[in-house]
Amino acid sequence: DGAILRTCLEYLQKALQSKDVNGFFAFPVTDSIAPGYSNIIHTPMDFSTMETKIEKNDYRSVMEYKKDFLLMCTNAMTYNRPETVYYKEAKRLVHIGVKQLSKEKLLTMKK
Ligand SMILES: NC(=O)c1ccc2nc(N)sc2c1
Repeated sequence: DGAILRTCLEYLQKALQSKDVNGFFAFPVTDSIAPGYSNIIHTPMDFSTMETKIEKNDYRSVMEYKKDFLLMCTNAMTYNRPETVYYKEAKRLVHIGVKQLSKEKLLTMKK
């Protein structure tokens, strides 16, 4: 009934979003704060969208959730220049996320 997966994803989302201390990834990026964003990024993703997908049971696995998480981070590393805080935080989130969502780590959690 998806309740177990949903609980897992809510736990992972909380752990990952807590690392986004500046809230750069909390909500969809608008063209007003990021000029030309929608011309450069064609598949936007952010934590609030992921939260909605969790609640709607849109994710069928943790790996599907991880895909959206990495999309969110890579979007930021595509649009923003490497010297920006946005790029730097995205890069940091990728490392945290990959570790947090690694198969090994998830297996240890399952036991
Ligand atoms: N997630 C992002 O790529 C992002 C977030 C916030 C933000 N604010 C700006 N002035 S550019 C920008 C980019």
